[in-house]
Amino acid sequence: MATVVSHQAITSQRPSSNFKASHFLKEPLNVPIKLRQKRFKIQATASQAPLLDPVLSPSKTIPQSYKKKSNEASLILIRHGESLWNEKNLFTGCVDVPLTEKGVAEAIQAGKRISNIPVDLIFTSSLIRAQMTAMLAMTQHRCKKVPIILHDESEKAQTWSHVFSEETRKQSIPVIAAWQLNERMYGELQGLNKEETAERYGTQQVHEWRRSYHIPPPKGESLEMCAERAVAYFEDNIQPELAFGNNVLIAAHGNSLRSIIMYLDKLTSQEVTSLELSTGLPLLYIFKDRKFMRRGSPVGPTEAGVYAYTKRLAQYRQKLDETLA
Ligand SMILES: O=C(O)[C@@H](CO)OP(=O)(O)O
Repeated sequence: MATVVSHQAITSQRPSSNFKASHFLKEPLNVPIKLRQKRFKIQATASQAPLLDPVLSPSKTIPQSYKKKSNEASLILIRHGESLWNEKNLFTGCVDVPLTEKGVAEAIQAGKRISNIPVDLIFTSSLIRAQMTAMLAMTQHRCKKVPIILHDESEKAQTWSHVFSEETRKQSIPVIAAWQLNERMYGELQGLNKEETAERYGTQQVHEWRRSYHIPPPKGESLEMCAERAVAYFEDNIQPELAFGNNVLIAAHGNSLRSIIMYLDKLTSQEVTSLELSTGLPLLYIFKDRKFMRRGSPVGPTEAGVYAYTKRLAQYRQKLDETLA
């Protein structure tokens, strides 16, 4: 198994990004992102806030009606636990394979490690291994909130999954599944054994397919192509949540997360080639003043260092301690 984040060039800060002020105050759990954005647009106009289209405009201006929860937020990234095809050493890509028993244990362990870190919103890929990981990890969270997958595939799906209790809604964490966070599509390598493929095509060729930024595997996506959808999704849908002060957990995949980490840490296409992520290992970032600060991987739920990072994290943990005492 590869070790986590072996790249050298980790930058703790990055310049302000082009985030969009698409934000939503206290929306019902079942309102999907697109609708929430649309609704926000209407609210902003109705309240005579600056005529800003928060969906389309890349403006950094925030309308007056838009009140941030906090100027700081946590971002946790988790690569899914070991899958049945990781175990068999097969190229998986977009094939929807579940976790092994070891993968289940890794997800639970990841959950323990982040059990004191706030999570308001969860994003996963549309693949079961990422969704299992997020759900299993959340069984360990000390907040004891219930993660609920939002269904916006049709109007009926939205209506039929509506939650009618405000109290219950408060005890829930919305889970948004997005195909854009899926593993890179591995083309004609999907289902092939990695070792046999290296014997057939040569170690160097297979390494380029697997780790280079620009070179796609046969009929598949290069990391660059994967980044185009994954990072765009992050910028459009996840970064605004962080800017609003929502704490986010993303459960996704080796390569979709490599592309997002490349964006967060401002890695070059050369540097990202040596970035490896272990299965089931959580990575923490703090988003503040439009900058991402990398805070490594919490080794345990009570790791003193994690809570010394920011006052807000320490306060959250203290509140949990008091509530659960
Ligand atoms: O098979 C895959 O989909 C990925 C992740 O398991 O493989 P790689 O290690 O080549 O990124």
